[in-house]
Amino acid sequence: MRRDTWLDELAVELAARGIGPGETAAVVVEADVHLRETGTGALVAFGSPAAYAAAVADALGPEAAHRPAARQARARASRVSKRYRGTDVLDGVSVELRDGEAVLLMGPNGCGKSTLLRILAGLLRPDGGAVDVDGTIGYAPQDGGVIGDLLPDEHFVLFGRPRGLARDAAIQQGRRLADQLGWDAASAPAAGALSGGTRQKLNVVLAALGEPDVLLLDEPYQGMDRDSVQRFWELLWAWRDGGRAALVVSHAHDAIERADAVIELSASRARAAARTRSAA
Ligand SMILES: Nc1ncnc2c1ncn2[C@@H]1O[C@H](COP(=O)(O)OP(=O)(O)OP(=O)(O)O)[C@@H](O)[C@H]1O
Repeated sequence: MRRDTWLDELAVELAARGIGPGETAAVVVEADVHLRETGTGALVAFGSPAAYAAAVADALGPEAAHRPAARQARARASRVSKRYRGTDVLDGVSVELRDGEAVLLMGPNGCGKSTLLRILAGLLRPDGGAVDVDGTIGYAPQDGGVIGDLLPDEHFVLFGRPRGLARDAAIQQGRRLADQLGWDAASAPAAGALSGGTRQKLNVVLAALGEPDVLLLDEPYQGMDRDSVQRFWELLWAWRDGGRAALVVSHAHDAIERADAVIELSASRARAAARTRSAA
């Protein structure tokens, strides 16, 4: 039996036993990662989907059935793949973002973190797999994302209007978010004249404008000073405490300790995504 078919049947069998969608997704992702890393066939490793689902349901105990997921899954990439010029960048990667969680996405240079973020943001079409997002997305790219000739206030209006913010509300919200990052946007020059770290603050503010349900931030605090990095995390923690989801790409050592969960993209073999720690 093909791995994908086996995993699909496992999801159906878990749901049939009353296991909630969050728990089901976690079990399927874990099984997927295990199969990829060991290279074992699903039937050999776990037996039939029905038998494995029954064993999982037993292990979780009767209260797992119909237990609501601790947090709602807000965005999910399921077995996503992407090739560039015949080379696999992502090969069957699955990740899940839940409300109330600030998740760190890490992995070596070139392993596909930015590609995965762009796919989740709907900016890039995957070659295989599915992306499911329930709500709105705010995305801050690794580079660029701002317009050199425009003032920060003009950015706030430009980005805030399509998200339903009136002109004044967009400026007010943009300035408030900037202030939380320790930046006085009202008196700042055009984006082209901002320092690298300050331009990153503008990028983060633009992603958060209009309070989208999911924040996708690609190396958001590269170039920010230490105080600003602390402020960035405080902003993100307040964000997730407000019940929203966030995925942050970073190579910074402090990020592992500060995030609620860590998803590591492997550079080798199947390029599996392993969720190694959860705040749940
Ligand atoms: N548009 C493109 N055309 C061809 N190859 C691309 C394109 N975009 C990315 N790649 C390649 O895909 C791979 C993954 O790139 P990506 O930017 O997603 O990695 P990353 O994990 O974010 O890297 P880093 O940590 O250096 O930012 C790299 O080998 C990159 O060269």
